[in-house]
Amino acid sequence: MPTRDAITEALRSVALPDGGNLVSRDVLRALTVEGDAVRFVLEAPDPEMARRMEPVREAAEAVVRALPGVGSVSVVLTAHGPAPKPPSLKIGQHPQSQAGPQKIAGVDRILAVGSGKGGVGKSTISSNLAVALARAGRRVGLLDADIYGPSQPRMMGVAKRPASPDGKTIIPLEAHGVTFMSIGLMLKEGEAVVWRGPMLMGALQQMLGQVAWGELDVLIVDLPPGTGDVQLTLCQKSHVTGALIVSTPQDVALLDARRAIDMFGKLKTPILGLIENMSTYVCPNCGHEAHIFGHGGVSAEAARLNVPFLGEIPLSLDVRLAGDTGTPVAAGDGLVAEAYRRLAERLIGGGMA
Ligand SMILES: Nc1ncnc2c1ncn2[C@@H]1O[C@H](COP(=O)(O)OP(=O)(O)OP(=O)(O)O)[C@@H](O)[C@H]1O
Repeated sequence: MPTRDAITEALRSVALPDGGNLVSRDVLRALTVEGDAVRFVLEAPDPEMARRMEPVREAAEAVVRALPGVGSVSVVLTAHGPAPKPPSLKIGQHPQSQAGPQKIAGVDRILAVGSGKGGVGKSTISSNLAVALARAGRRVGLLDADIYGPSQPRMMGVAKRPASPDGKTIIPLEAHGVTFMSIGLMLKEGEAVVWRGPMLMGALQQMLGQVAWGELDVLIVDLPPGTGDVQLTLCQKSHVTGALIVSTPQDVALLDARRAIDMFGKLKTPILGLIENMSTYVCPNCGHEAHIFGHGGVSAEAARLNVPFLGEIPLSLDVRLAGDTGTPVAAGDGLVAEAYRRLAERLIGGGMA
């Protein structure tokens, strides 16, 4: 009967195409000797190398067969597959079918922050309100669903891509006491989103269903401006507690706000109230108060539409500067932070947050 040592020694004489021999390169595996039958495996480092090693396999078989006492020889060539890829998360997919609106496990309330037109401060209000609610002791989540112009990563000061260890669950980020997620963080910076409606809806569904939000008293959703697919999906696919509409006192902004209110009405989402942004301007030097976009327009509109008026946020340079540096003004002190504190108190008092 051939010995293992004799077989191994014989295999030293078989060279590999890229240098060394079968033993020195450590490709010999599972050598078994049963009677006069010898079996072993040659393991190539990769499939490409395995293809080039067929002559080597034949040579190995031949040298072993030539040994005294060897009857049959069986040599199998295998290769390490490429390393398994870590699961990768794909954002933006066709929406999955879903029966009716769903609750998000662990999330008590969903507040949608909407506006009729862009630039009225909807994202600013969303992030500051989230921070103010967190400061008041609520467990708050913030979802930036403004897929076309996500601005929350900048405003909240976090811009790293959230982890997804299993390629399914997305681990949200944390900033200023708020659990936070933005679709912008799943896209490369500057990457224009050219998704059509169904892809948008799928992406939003993923944000709602796959993010590990944990236990939240309230999830604030910063919607894109206007009345489109994202609004529709949010209200149809999840139990939205209600909508907060942001407007400036300008007539045009108010007209658009009315459209947003109409849309939420059609979707049977309750309007929890109107918020006036950029209401008064208090000069930081002399304390003079100016009403740049008019004043009281939003409150009057709320009365006309019979929806609550929730409060006003002054126009202040600090708001924009804070938004640009990633620490919302509501995280600090001062006139504007105080306005947000009152707004948060109002929502908590009314059971809305
Ligand atoms: N009260 C305020 N005082 C001063 N600047 C403000 C105030 N509110 C918002 N801004 C500034 O106005 C700009 C627009 O605000 P924001 O991005 O929040 O608007 P938006 O309604 O979310 O717009 P879009 O939906 O188009 O992104 C930002 O530069 C922001 O810093």
